[in-house]
Amino acid sequence: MSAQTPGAGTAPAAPAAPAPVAVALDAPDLGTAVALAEAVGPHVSTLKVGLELYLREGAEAVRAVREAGGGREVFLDLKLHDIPNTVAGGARSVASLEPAYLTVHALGGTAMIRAAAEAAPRTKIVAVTVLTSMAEEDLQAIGLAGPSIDAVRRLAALSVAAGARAIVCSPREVAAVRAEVGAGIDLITPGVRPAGAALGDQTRVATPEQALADGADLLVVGRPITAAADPGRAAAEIAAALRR
Ligand SMILES: O=C(O)c1cc(=O)[nH]c(=O)n1[C@@H]1O[C@H](COP(=O)(O)O)[C@@H](O)[C@H]1O
Repeated sequence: MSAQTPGAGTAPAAPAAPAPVAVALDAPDLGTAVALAEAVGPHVSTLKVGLELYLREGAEAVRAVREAGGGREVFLDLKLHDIPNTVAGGARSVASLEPAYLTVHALGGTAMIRAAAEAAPRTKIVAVTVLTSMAEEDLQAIGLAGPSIDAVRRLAALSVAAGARAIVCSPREVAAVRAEVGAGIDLITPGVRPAGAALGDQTRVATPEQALADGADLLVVGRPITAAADPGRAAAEIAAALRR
């Protein structure tokens, strides 16, 4: 929004604060990811490097995306899930890249989450509770005591007690998780879809506006932005909708 300064003509539009959105740069190569980071960087707070990009490009992906995005925070989404000693080693291996966030699966349990937190103290360890692609019947099939809302709350509480400083849950559970863990823990919600957007493999979803209204601190959005004809514009539109 531009401000009018008396006697000084029209002041240049103040750059809007970047929206609390992490764009999932799930791209097949570094060139594509860098182009996406350049396009969305002005509009969003965070850039997410996940398995597709990291397994192909390694640490260079983190450095290149950070630079192309204008220094935005990097969310390294490796979803570590192994014995505590192995996860600690993995977290130590990426700690020097200084990602703002690093994901582990909450299902790895207390000792594993604690090991990750101790190995990368300058990074917020994010515990992923129940994947947003999973429906109630998927939880039953793997024998996870549900319904999903109960499993998510239980895993969130366990994770925070073990040293996680952020939680991933679906936007449908974010209000319940906030009630469970209180303030001071970042609640991160993938499974975010603007009204009418294709769900793809996501099942527990909500709109960006609803996720924010329910208390999410950071919204993860991938394909609705990265598969758009103009990703920069798609990111700007979501950012504008969140500001309203
Ligand atoms: O940890 C995550 O970021 C994550 C957890 C989860 O439960 N669900 C989930 O979709 N994600 C990630 O969020 C992104 C969602 O992408 P889109 O479905 O394309 O918006 C992907 O990069 C997923 O890996």
